[in-house]
Amino acid sequence: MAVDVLIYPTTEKLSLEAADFIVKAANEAIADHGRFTLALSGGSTPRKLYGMLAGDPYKDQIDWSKVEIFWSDERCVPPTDAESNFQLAQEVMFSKLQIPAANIHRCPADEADRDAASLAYTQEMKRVFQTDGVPAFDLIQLGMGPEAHTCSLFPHQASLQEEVRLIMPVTVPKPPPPRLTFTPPLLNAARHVLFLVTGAEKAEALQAVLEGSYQPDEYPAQIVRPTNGHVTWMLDNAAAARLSQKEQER
Ligand SMILES: O=C1O[C@H](COP(=O)(O)O)[C@@H](O)[C@H](O)[C@H]1O
Repeated sequence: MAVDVLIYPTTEKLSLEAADFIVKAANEAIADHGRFTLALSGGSTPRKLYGMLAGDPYKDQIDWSKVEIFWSDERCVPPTDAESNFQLAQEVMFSKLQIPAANIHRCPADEADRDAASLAYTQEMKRVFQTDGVPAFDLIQLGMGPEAHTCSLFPHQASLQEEVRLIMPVTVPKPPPPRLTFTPPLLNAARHVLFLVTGAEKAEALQAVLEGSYQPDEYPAQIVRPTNGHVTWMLDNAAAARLSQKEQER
């Protein structure tokens, strides 16, 4: 697995580079196999990036009719709720783009039966990817929390050991607790994973994830090691403050 660690002075600069990165990945995927399959995260870090993708010059640099969008985790709240990961992207990105509604695959995490919702989202994904196996996303964009959680995979939870389900319900220690999340087998089938991590409160966990020994039960972000894929970490100076290797600093 190839890993790049890129460090930027501000969230603004990081978001600009991430937008360039996504445009390039989209155009390469569309040229190669006719479409771009993208999984988004939630949280606050990607807000600026999503806004940039919906504005000039980026919005016209991607053929959005050829982009299929999923979410790597979702909170079990209505899609209009301020805590909804879908709502964030809808508000700052999709509401401003010409993208066919059929290409936006919202996670039905607000349904009462969370097992059925996980299964339905898995089936929707397999339909779009036309596979009975594990879909390989062109790009999964992820964040990381201060305790090294990613998607809704949190330390010491059974979801970290999941080998069969691709999406599963979890109850996590961060509000809102009930969520649906991608599992390790789905994450690790990706062609490319892009982590966006900002803020001093994540520096300690980030050092453990990138430079410590492999302990994914303690540091869930370590579990993301795509078998045939590439991982790019985009960090701001504050998050990267404790890293000892900063030769790629910009
Ligand atoms: O709860 C979540 O947190 C992570 C990290 O969010 P951030 O605001 O610290 O970037 C996010 O990636 C995930 O999608 C979300 O549900």
